[in-house]
Amino acid sequence: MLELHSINSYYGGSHILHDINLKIKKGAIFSVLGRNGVGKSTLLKTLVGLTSSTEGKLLLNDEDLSRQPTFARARAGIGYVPQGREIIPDFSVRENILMGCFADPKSKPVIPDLVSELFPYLMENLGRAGGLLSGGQQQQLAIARAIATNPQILLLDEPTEGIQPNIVEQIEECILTLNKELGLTIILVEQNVRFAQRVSDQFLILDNGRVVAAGMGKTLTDELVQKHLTI
Ligand SMILES: Nc1ncnc2c1ncn2[C@@H]1O[C@H](COP(=O)(O)OP(=O)(O)OP(=O)(O)O)[C@@H](O)[C@H]1O
Repeated sequence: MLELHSINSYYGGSHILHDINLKIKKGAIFSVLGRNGVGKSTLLKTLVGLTSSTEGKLLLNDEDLSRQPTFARARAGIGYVPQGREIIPDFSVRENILMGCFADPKSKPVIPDLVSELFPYLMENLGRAGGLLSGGQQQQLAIARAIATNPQILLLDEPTEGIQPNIVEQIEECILTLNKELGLTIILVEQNVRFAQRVSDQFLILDNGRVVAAGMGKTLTDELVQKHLTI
């Protein structure tokens, strides 16, 4: 269980997230929705400790991570796939994946079996520079790097953004496999509301850094979408 209690988050003097309270069940797919600029990415960055300051409490399975640095949160089991993927273009596919292994100083720099099963393209192109991959392939690489951190929870920031439709389906399938077959808890920032409606166990909608709606996936109705997500 991941719990947020009265979380406020800031970039310098800018107060972005206001009094966020959340409980995310182990094994859930949790969607974070909202219009552009409302604080969705900031919520994920807050969970991994990448905003400039945060108040409130963050607990993972009762362990208090609130004052822990990013590397300790990765070690505790929070994996992160940032918006825009942020792979290292001059590193090979293999090197990009193995970067994830450094999250745990005791783990060996070995590509996890799961990555070989999920991403045959990456395995066939381990020597290729990451920057030469297509957007969809880079997304797979960013997910593979996060898997190499051996996470319990995977944060995915707009994983299908800017990716061609046939690859979007593959990425969505991969997210479902990670959740349903491997039991990973998924926190998903997603513009594809239909996908979120289909797969979410829980959701929240942000507006201007505040939670304006939240609940179980089946209560993410078209009326809510119309009210909070249409422009
Ligand atoms: N590094 C930063 N420094 C200062 N302000 C920032 C920074 N990053 C984001 N912001 C501001 O924080 C607010 C929330 O941004 P955030 O990226 O979290 O929104 P979002 O909902 O993820 O948007 P989008 O859907 O466009 O990705 C915006 O007003 C944005 O300008």
